[in-house]
Amino acid sequence: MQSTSQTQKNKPLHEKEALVKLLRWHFGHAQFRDKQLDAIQAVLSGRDCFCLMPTGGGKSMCYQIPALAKPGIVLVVSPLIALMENQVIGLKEKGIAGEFLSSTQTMQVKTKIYEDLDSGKPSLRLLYVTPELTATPGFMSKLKKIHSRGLLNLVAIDEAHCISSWGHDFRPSYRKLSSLRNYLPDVPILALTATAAPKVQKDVMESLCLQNPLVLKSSFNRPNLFYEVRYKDLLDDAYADLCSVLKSNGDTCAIVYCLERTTCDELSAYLSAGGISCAGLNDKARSSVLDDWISSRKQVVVATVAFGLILFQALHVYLRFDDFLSFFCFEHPGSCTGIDRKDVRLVCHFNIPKSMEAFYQESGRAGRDQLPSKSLLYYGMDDRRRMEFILSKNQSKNSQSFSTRERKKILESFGEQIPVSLCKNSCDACKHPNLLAKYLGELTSAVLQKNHFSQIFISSQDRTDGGQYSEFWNRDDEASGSEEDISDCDDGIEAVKKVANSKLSTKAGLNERINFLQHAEESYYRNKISDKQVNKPSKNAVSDVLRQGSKEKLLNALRQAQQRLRNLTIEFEASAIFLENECYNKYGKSGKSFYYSQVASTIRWLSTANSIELTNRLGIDTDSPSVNFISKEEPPAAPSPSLEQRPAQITGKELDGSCGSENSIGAFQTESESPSTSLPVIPSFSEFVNRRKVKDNQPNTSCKESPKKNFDKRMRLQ
Ligand SMILES: Nc1ncnc2c1ncn2[C@@H]1O[C@H](COP(=O)(O)OP(=O)(O)OP(=O)(O)O)[C@@H](O)[C@H]1O
Ligand SMILES: [Mg+2]
Repeated sequence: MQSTSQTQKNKPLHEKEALVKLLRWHFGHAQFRDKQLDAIQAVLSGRDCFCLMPTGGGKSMCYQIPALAKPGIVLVVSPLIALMENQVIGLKEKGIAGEFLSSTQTMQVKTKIYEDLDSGKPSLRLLYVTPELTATPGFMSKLKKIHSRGLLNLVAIDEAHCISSWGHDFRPSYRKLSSLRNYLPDVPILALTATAAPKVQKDVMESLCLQNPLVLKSSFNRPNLFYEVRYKDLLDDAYADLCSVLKSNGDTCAIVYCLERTTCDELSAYLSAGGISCAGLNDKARSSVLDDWISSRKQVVVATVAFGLILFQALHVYLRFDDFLSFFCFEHPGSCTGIDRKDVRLVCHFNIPKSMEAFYQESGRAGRDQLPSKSLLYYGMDDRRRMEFILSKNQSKNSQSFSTRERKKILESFGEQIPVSLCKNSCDACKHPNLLAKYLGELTSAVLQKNHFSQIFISSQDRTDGGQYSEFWNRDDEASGSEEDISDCDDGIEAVKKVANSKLSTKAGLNERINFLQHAEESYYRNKISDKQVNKPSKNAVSDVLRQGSKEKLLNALRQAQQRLRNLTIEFEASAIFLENECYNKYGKSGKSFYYSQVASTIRWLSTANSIELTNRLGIDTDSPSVNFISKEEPPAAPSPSLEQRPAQITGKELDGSCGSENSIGAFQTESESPSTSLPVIPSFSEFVNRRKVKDNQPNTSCKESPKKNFDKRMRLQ
C-alpha cells in the first residue's frame, strides 16, 4: 500500500480516459475487457487485488498498464521462463521496456539489468522473475532498495494458483512468496489466476497475506464453446465415432486427450489409418510431433494426460513445469514464440478428465480465437471406474451427472452461479434434451444390466449440493493420482493370480494352495460386492462384443443340433438369443470366466440333447406342427444370482466334474431340476473346495478316481 505522499509524488494515472489512452497507444486495443480496469485502478490506488479471469481473459494487461501509468517498475512473478520470455519479447516489440531474470540468461544480461535497477532511475518498466529468485535474500534486499527509492509500484503474481493446489507439488517456491508482504509491507500485490476453485482462492489470498484485497472474478463462461458428451457404452466403436466426428469437422485443428499411453498410440494409429492428419504425442516422438502440430503440419494431436500437460504449457497454461522447460527451452531454444495455436476447433476428451478444473482448462484450449469451437467428452463407465481407481482413496464418491446443462455445471464448479438460459443451446443437453434423455435412459439400463458399479447418478435435475461433486473428481483427490497409478491390472482374475503368484511359495503344499486361492477368491468377491475393491474386474466384465460372439457360437451349435436331430425346426436366431440370455442372466455379473464356462457347457449340452430336451429347454410348443421359437424379445433380465446365492442343490457329482464324461449332460445336472431344463451350474472356487472337503470325508462309491486325482484333474481343466 502506497503512502499518500508517495502516491501524490508519482501522480498515478487513475482516470479511466487516461488508462484507456495507454491501452490504445501501447497495445492498440479499443477498450478494457471486463474487470481489467477495476484491477488496474485498484492496484494503482495501492490496494491489493485478487483477479480471477479465464485463460485468455487478458490478465497480463492488469499489470502491464500499471507499469506504464507511473514511473518505477512492476515486478511480475511467473512460473515459466517460456512465459516470461514470450511476454518480454511481446513487450519489446511494442517498445515497452521489459526484461526477465532467470538462470538461463548470461551474466552480461543479468548485470545490465541489475545496473539499470541500481541506477536510481531505471528505464525498465516490467521485470519478470521466477518465484525461486524472488525468495532469495539477495534479490529481496535488492527489491527493498528499489522500493526505498519509491520505485517498486506493484508485485504481480501470475498463475497465483501455483501457491496452492499446484504449488504443493510443482512449485513449493511459490509458497515462499508469502514473505513478500513482510519485506514490502506497503507495496500492493496483484494475484492473477485462471484456475482457482473457491477454496484455492481463499488459500491464495491467505498465503500471500493480501490485505483487504479487491476480489475480481470474471465469468468463466466460454460462449464460443459447444459442449457435447458422448456415451461410450452406447457406441459400437468409440474410435470409429471419433474418426467420423473429426472427418465431419473437416481438416480442423484438434487435440484429443487420452488417459493412457496405449490408448493414445492405438487411437492415433487408428485415426491416421482413417485418413486423418494425426499424430500421437507419446514420449518417444513428442518433440517432433508437437512441432508438427504447432506448425500446422499435423492437424490432430492425440496426447496422454501426462503429455497433454506439456501441451497445455505450450499453450501458456502452467501445469508441469519441468517437462515443459526441458522440452521447449532446452531442446528447442528460441522456439517459445508462436507456440499458441489459437485455432483449435475441437478438444476431445477420450477419457474422463481428472477434475472439473482439468476439464475446463483442457477444453479451454479450443477456440482461443473466439470462433465457434467444440468440446467433446467421451464418457465411459469403465473410464470412470479406472479414474476412480487412479484417484483412488476417493473420499468424494458422490457424483453428479455431467449429463445436463454442461455449461452450468462447469461454471458452478468455479463458484459461478448462472442461469441455465445462459447456455443458449450451446451444449448438447440444452440443444437436444430429448435425444440426451434417450441416451441416458439407454445408459441407465445398460448400467443396471451390467451392474458395473454401485453408483451412477444420472439425474434429470441439477443437484444443488453446492457444486462440490461432479462426475469428475475434486482436485484434492488428484494428489494421490499419477500416471504411474494407471494400471492395466484391474482385472479381478488377474488380481487373484497376481496375489497367488506373489505370495504363494512354489513349494507350498496342496492344502496351502487351496487355502490361499480360496482366501484370494473370497476377498476378491468380498471387495467386489462392497464395491470398494482396488482391483476392479472391469476386464472381466462381459462385454457386448463377447455376448455377440457367444450368440454366434450358440447359433452354430443350434444349427448342428438341428442337422443331427432333423425332425426339429427352430428359429435359430431367437433360440440363440434365448440361450445366451440365460447364460448371461446367470453368470453375466460374475464375470467372463463363469459366463464363458456356462456358454461352453450349453454348447456341449446342445451337442448331445435330444429333441424333447431341446424343445423343453427352449420352451417350445411341440404340439405345433412346425415348431417355431419366435421369441425375438430378450427375456427380462432376472436378477442374476450372486455367487453367494448360488442354488444350494449342487451335487457332489456335478462339482466333481469327473464322475462321468464332461461331454455328457449328466455330468452337469442338478438333482432337483429335470435334465431338459437345467443348465450346468458353475461353482465358485470356494464352493468347489468346500464340497470337495465334504466329499473327501464321505466314502465315495460312485467315483473310481481318487479325490486328489479328481481335484488335480479339475485344476488342470481350469
Ligand atoms: N482489452 C483488451 N482488448 C482486446 N484484447 C485484449 C485486451 N486485453 C488483452 N487482450 C488480448 O487477449 C489475449 C490474452 O491475453 P493474456 O495473455 O493477458 O491472457 P491471460 O488472461 O493472461 O491468459 P492465460 O491464462 O492464458 O495466461 C492477448 O492476445 C491480449 O493482447
Ligand atoms: Mg497469463
